[in-house]
Amino acid sequence: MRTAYSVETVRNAETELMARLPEGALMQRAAAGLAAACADLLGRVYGARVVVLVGSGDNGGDALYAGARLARRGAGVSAVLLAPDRTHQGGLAAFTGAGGRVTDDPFEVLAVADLVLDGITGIGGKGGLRPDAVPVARAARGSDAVVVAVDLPSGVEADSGEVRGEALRADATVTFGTYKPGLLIDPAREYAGTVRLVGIGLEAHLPSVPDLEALQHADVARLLPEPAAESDKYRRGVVGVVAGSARYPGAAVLAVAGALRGGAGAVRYVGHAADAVIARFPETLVHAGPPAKAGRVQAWVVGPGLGDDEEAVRDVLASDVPVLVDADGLRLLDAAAVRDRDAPTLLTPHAGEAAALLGVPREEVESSRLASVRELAAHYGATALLKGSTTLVAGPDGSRTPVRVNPMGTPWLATAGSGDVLSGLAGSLLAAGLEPRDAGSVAAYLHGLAARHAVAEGAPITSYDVASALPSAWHDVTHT
Ligand SMILES: NC(=O)C1=CN([C@@H]2O[C@H](COP(=O)(O)OP(=O)(O)OC[C@H]3O[C@@H](n4cnc5c(N)ncnc54)[C@H](OP(=O)(O)O)[C@@H]3O)[C@@H](O)[C@H]2O)[C@@H](O)CC1
Ligand SMILES: Nc1ncnc2c1ncn2[C@@H]1O[C@H](COP(=O)(O)OP(=O)(O)O)[C@@H](O)[C@H]1O
Ligand SMILES: [K+]
Repeated sequence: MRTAYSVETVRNAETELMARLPEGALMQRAAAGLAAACADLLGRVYGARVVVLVGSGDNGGDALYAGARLARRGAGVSAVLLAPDRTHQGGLAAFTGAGGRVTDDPFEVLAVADLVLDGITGIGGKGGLRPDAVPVARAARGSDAVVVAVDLPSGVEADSGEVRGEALRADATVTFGTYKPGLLIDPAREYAGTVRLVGIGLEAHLPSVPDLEALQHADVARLLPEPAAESDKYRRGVVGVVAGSARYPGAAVLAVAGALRGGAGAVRYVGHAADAVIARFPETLVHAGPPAKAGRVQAWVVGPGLGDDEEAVRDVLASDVPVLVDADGLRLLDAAAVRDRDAPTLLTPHAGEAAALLGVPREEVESSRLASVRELAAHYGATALLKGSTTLVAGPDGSRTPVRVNPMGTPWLATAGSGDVLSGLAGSLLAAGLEPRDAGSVAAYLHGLAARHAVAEGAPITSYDVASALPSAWHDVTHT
């Protein structure tokens, strides 16, 4: 599991740790890791041309100490001081002492640089880059140099992943002690490039519950249901899918396609697209409706392509098993009915649907995903899975449980119907007994991985290809 902590938590841990260490030791650890990462990226340090962009805080200090280390190994290192009277003094002394030069023509050195170290702002940055830094950042990005962000790309919000103004896009980010939420959440994540975590001893001082966590293969493998000798289809769980309409029969087929590959023992389909479902998947148990009369299920999925069947949504929400609500189901949702449920509910909106549920503009959800997913979960007393370029899953109990961020997406998933596959898959995992936060995050992980497998066979991919690649994603996760 990869974990991320907020700035406040990082600063508290730093204070505890610094009290036990000699002055400056932490910054030296950070600078050593940073210089080593730069050396890896450069291949050959001797003779390389490096430019260090230095802001007014400790982020600039890290960059200067790393610059000093590279200068000692024979690189030609120039520093651009963006706030000359507030530059980190110890860092500057080490830098010049090692042969580094302070330049007053940033554009001249940036034009020929092999590597740029972005030490303008780290966890102390607020808002986008300030006007004096903008032309320098643009020249760095416009050069042929590899841009390495120190701790975080300058100009992004560490805690939320928001980008409120201009930020410097990095090819790689070397972050210290722990990931920060912004390194894992779009839009900031896109600015970070490849992220390398450098240990500085902070780990032991961080609390056990992070703000954010990202599953890895081994975590998913542990959570996936596996049939045992005593299993039968009912014990493995039956998932009911209420989806599709005369107008959108395909949504039903895709949701069932996801559900059949999610580990439940059987899929029960209820709705108006039974013929289309059976034609593609004869193994589905179909029922003409209403859901309450369909027979026992261990979890329901309601909503993909459903049209205006409000009664079906109400019927399903009245059940005493876990319910996943997606797409049209979200439009027809009664918040009080969700809050009153005893069994868990999982809501799976994309940004537009989340915006409608929260009564805010879509752009607001897209720019502040973490706050939005938390607010949705709190408001509905449910687990919320916010889809999009970064998929986030938040539980209803606030900061007591970390928000899960999906590391496995691919933009190829932006294709019609892929959300229907995800809802069926997540519902199937709910029926197999996973908790809603696990079901949602495991589904998003497998869904993204399946899309990557499908892309490896040839892109563009369809949603049906994603569903078909789920067994190979499952195998990948459980055999590595
Ligand atoms: N914590 C740890 O464990 C460790 C931390 N370490 C390092 O310290 C870093 C944090 O250092 P930090 O606290 O000095 O803040 P930092 O990121 O340098 O920026 C603050 C300065 O920038 C300025 N500024 C603000 N916004 C701005 C903007 N938009 N555009 C331009 N300027 C802006 C602001 O100025 P002001 O607002 O006062 O004018 C202030 O002076 C951390 O990221 C890591 O690299 C490691 O060495 C070891 C372990
Ligand atoms: N740019 C992107 N990068 C990664 N994943 C994406 C991107 N855009 C969409 N997705 C994923 O694709 C799926 C789309 O679901 P949804 O918006 O419900 O579409 P549909 O209604 O067509 O099924 C979600 O799993 C979402 O996270
Ligand atoms: K930075």
